Formats: sequence, C-alpha cells, structure tokens
Amino acid sequence: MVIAGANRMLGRAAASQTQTPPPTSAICVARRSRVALVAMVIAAAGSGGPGRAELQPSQPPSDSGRMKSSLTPLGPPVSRDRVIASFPKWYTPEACLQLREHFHGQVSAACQRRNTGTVGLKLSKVVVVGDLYVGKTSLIHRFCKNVFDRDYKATIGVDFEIERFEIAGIPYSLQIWDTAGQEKFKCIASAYYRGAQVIITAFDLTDVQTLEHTRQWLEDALRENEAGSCFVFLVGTKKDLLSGAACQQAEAEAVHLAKEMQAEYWSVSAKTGENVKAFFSRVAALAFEQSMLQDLEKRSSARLQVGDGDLIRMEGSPPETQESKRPSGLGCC
Ligand SMILES: Nc1nc2c(ncn2[C@@H]2O[C@H](COP(=O)(O)OP(=O)(O)OP(=O)(O)O)[C@@H](O)[C@H]2O)c(=O)[nH]1
Repeated sequence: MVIAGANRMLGRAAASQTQTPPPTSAICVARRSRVALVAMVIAAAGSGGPGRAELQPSQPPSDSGRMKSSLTPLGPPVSRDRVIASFPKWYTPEACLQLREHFHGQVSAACQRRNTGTVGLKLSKVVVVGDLYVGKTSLIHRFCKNVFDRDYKATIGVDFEIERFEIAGIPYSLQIWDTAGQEKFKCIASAYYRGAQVIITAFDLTDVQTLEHTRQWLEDALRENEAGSCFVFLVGTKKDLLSGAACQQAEAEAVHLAKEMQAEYWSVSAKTGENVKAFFSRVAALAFEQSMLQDLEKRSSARLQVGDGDLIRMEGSPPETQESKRPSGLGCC
C-alpha cells in the first residue's frame, strides 16, 4: 500500500465480470496503467462512450494544516480536519445507528492506553451505491478533494479514494469506493461490494424514484456481505436544490425508508459542502468504534482460550490429540 507521505491516495480500478476484487496493492499497480484498464472496461461493457475524466493526482500534503497529537504518533500526521477527538453526532435521531454522543467506554480506555491491537493499521471499506447521476462521485470528491464539478461524467466501473483519519488519537483509514450507477456497468461495480464495513446508498433528494431504487441497491450490496456485518447509511444528495416544505417532505420520506432499512439518514450537498465532512466523520467514527470493539473481543476471547484448563491438560499429549482439541479460532501456531 503506497500511502506513506501522502494524506490520501487516489485510484481507479476496473475488472471484468468474473474477477474478484484485487488487494489494495494490486490496485495501486493498476493505477499506473489506468488508460489500459479503462479501455478494458469500455470493451467489457460494450461501450465506446466517454468515461469519467482523468482525475488529477493528489497534491502532496503541505505541512500547514497539520496537527500533532498529544500522544506519541503511531503514524504520519493527518490533516487537521481529519482529526476526530469526540464522537460525531447523527443527522437526525429519528434514523440513526446509535444515539451515544461519546465513544464506547472500552474503546476510549483502550485508545488512551494505546491498546488498540491492529486497528490503527486497518483500512475499512466503504462502498457508495445508487442510481446514476445522483451525485456519488461529487460527494466523494467534495470530501476527499474539496472540489465540485458541475459537469456530469459517468463513472465507469469503480474508483476509490483512501482517506486517513486520526480518531481518539489512533490512526484509521477509510477506503471509499465510488461505483457506477449506470446499469451497463453494474456487474463490474458489484464485484467490489464484498468486504464492505459500510454501505452508503445515495439518492437525489429532487428525484423520488432514485429513493425508491435504494432498496434494490442495498439488497445487491448486502448480498455480497455477511448478514449484520455492515453499517448502512441512506444519503439524500443535492440538498442545495431543495428548501422549505419540499425539502421537509423529501426528508420525511427518506427517514421513513431509512428506518425500514435500519440505516442512518443524512442530507448533504456536494455543491455547497453542507454536511459532507460531518457525514464522513460519522462514518469513520462508527466504523472505527466497531473495529475496536471487535478487536478487543477477539483478543479477550483469545486470552480466555489460552488460559483454558483443557489446553493446560493437553501439554504432553500426542500431537494429533492436541490438533483435534485446538479451538477453531486459533491459528496454526
Ligand atoms: N446542485 C447540485 N448538483 C450536484 C450535487 N451533487 C452532484 N451534482 C451534479 O449531479 C450530476 C451527477 O453527479 P455525479 O457525482 O457525477 O453522479 P454519480 O452518482 O457519481 O453518477 P454515476 O457515476 O453515473 O453513477 C453532476 O452534474 C453534478 O454536478 C449537489 O450537491 N448539488
């Protein structure tokens, strides 16, 4: 993974229908031959049409705008606006994944002690899905590059961005996958749904049909992941185009659906930037907290198993007996 020295990494990846998602390192390599890959995807989709314009490589981060943690840094510093010290709040309590305003007690304690296992090295996968033209790319670009492009260029296959955070003093990264909304690219994009910790289903607040379609997008993304393993967000885009009663009406319908989907609801505008940073901070904090809790649980159950009386009794037993009694959760050593 090539993120050292850069605050974020930009990539584009595309695959044929049967290809499984490549590891991040493979994608970094693929990035260099982007033109060939894009050509491959156009061929696979049977289209000679234009794709998303070539993206500019990220600028190397300058030293300004950086903040040093009061704790010993675990990695290179992140930009100031990626530092999350307190738990970011929900958009509406009517459709939110959790109402706590602080990190879980165990998580805070572990972060203070720097007892965070491998979480600081982890890259959590976030997949953004939804109809074409709803503003998925614009949302990601507003957050990752602080830009807005009023011209529409369809995403071909998938793109991704990596954003580094510092959460409760611990480094944490999100790998944000932008998928194509066009039907002809759906099979390519869906190959990248697997392994998502967060699924963001986006719709256009000014187009109620795109809200209706989010059920199907979510179903497709969940099918590729273990039941109950993903945080789900429902995001209404282009908030700047609605106001007053029309906005309230659109949001009420979306909140209703979000509750059904067991999703957290947010309204955002990539054009003005409204709620974009708050939204992704919330995503990062929830994913981080879940990773921490899972890691703590894994380590504590591993400790319990190591101290288990059965294992002590096994000492000196023939190797095959030891093998047959080994708890399945433990590795080969
Ligand atoms: N006014 C307004 N326009 C937006 C906003 N977000 C996106 N748009 C516009 O909507 C169009 C589609 O945006 P994209 O981000 O390319 O849409 P997408 O969902 O990524 O589309 P696909 O790549 O085809 O799936 C573009 O012309 C954007 O400029 C927004 O917040 N406000």
